Amino acid sequence: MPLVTPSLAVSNCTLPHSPLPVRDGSLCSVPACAACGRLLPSLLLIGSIKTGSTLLWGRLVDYSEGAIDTGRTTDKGYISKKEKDFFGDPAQWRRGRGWYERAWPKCPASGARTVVGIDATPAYHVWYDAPKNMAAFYGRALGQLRLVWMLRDPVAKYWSYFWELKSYGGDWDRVTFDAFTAPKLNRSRDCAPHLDHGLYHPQLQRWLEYFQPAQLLLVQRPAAVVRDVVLHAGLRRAQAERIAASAVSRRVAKEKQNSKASGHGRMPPAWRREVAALYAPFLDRFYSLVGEAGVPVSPGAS
Ligand SMILES: Nc1ncnc2c1ncn2[C@@H]1O[C@H](COP(=O)(O)OS(=O)(=O)O)[C@@H](OP(=O)(O)O)[C@H]1O
Repeated sequence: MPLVTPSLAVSNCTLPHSPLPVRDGSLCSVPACAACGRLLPSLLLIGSIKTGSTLLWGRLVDYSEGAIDTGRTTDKGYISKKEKDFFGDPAQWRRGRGWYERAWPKCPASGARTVVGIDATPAYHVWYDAPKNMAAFYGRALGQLRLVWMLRDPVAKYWSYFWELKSYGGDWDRVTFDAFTAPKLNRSRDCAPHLDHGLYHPQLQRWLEYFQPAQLLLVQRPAAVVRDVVLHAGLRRAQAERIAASAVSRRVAKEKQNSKASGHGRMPPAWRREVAALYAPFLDRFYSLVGEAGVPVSPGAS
């Protein structure tokens, strides 16, 4: 997976020495969650669509020895095992607190080992209200959350997203990349759906209105970051090392890579130049903000 722009890589990486303390117990031990008796998710994978989030999620869940819990599937079907959408999608949010709480298992008995719930909805970072809704939902427990945001070169991500949409078939069969992209570039000063997903800078600004930088972890390359994500989630170092070793030692099944762009070549160069030019200043601002705020990045630029 291409890195976000190597020349802009952040130099003040704070990992693997996470500044956050290891958490004993689970969110169940905080009053808000003890009251509902559910192991609410404290690990939220908030981004980003078409960056390898399925692979990362699979590795965390498959190799965590049960320490990472996905909660139940909802009426959205199997995908909801990974993506609950609750904090971002207004239709899900309207279903209310009780509906979301019931998607999570009962709190483990006290003294049990640490179990962390994960909601891996890679569109969360795009939804303007998602951080506000998390703040409203978790209240004083908000500081216990750990956010993970998977990054990818936004040009490649946009191309990948186009092929994801094409894979739906139906009307998408007739949509060409030119017809898909030209109107979006014309509208890019307003809001151009899909294209605006790669404008990471305003999104990060919004999340930092509600979360401390150290609660976030920006990650690149799903295979390489399992250990840092598990540490960030609050599991102990020995357990994190074991999970990571087990995850990287397995071959990844093709379907777990979740590629839809494979076999479709690269974005035509003329479009690539235009789309890259759109993103370039936003990436500059994004990486400046990451550096200024001290948001941890894994793996760092060493
Ligand atoms: N290890 C590794 N290295 C490089 N690239 C990888 C890796 N794992 C997944 N991918 C690519 O990530 C794309 C799928 O991302 P997601 O799983 O996040 O998609 S989704 O938003 O959940 O639909 C998809 O991108 P495209 O191939 O461009 O479609 C995958 O190929």
